[in-house]
Amino acid sequence: MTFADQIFKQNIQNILENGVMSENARPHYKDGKTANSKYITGAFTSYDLEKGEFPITSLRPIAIKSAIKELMWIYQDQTSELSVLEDKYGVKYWREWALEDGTIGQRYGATVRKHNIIGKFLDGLAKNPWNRRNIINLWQYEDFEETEGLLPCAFQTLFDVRRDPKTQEIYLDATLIQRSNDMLVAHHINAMQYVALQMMIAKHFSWKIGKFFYFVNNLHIYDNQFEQAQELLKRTGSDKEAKLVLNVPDGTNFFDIKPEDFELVDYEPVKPQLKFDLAI
Ligand SMILES: Nc1nc(=O)c2c([nH]1)NC[C@@H]1CN(c3ccc(C(=O)N[C@@H](CCC(=O)O)C(=O)O)cc3)CN21
Ligand SMILES: O=c1ccn([C@H]2C[C@H](O)[C@@H](COP(=O)(O)O)O2)c(=O)[nH]1
Repeated sequence: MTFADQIFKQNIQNILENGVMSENARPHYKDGKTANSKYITGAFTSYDLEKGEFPITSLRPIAIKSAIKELMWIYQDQTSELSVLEDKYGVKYWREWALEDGTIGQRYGATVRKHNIIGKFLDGLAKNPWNRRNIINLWQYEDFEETEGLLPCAFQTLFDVRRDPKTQEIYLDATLIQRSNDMLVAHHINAMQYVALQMMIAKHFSWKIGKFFYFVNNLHIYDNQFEQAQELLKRTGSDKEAKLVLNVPDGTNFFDIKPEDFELVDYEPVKPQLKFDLAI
């Protein structure tokens, strides 16, 4: 089993044994019933990407390509128009959260564009990579007041560089902070899409990727997912550590990187796929 599989199983076990139930939860299932969940708070894992520890489980197939396309939609296209996600990238999994205007509101990509977050962020790193202020923050109250829409879950990313004293190479480390996570569905989707972002920024500046730190404040399993959780605990993951590779030369501009440039190597997930009735 991989490092990520062990962490995943520990988190499942911990939530099932020590988690508490939500009360008066916001989401509901398709049949209208309230979607409560069992959760723990303050879950943290450190992945050493350089050592091949990627945050992807092999206990079931995870839609990593879709996750990377969703990331491009947010940080390159900088829009919250669903038509772009669906027609340009073929990713359909945001449909349930669309507003009447065909967007997911003044959120995610629309927030990135409105505040020129990527422009300012890349400028900051270019001027002085050691500035300790390299933050992408999608939690903008002013935007939330503009429209309806789900509030961003993976909402903040922090980056730091460090030079390896032996090789003199510069490494880029990243921290993803997430307020809420539907663990069985989106834990590895969220983690791997932000690893992809880290890789894109590292390539833009010709740096190496270092460590990825992942903090989730409310890590949950919905009350209609307990069977899937038990099934995941029974499975034995792959012996191979899957790796994400970005096949572009050092110095490739952030905006020129495409989803096809990413390759997932040695990914041999256990089947069959599990089905989820999502909390909306
Ligand atoms: N309850 C809930 N969980 C989420 O993970 C979630 C939300 N809501 N709301 C907004 C977005 C939408 N996201 C989603 C929604 C659906 C899938 C999903 O259906 N995943 C399938 C495979 C999808 C595919 O193959 O393209 C899976 O098996 O994980 C994934 C992420 C993540 N977010
Ligand atoms: O990228 C995402 C987007 C959403 N989620 C999950 C986390 C929660 O289960 C719901 C959002 O509900 P809130 O009541 O707003 O917390 O969607 C995710 O895991 N990753």
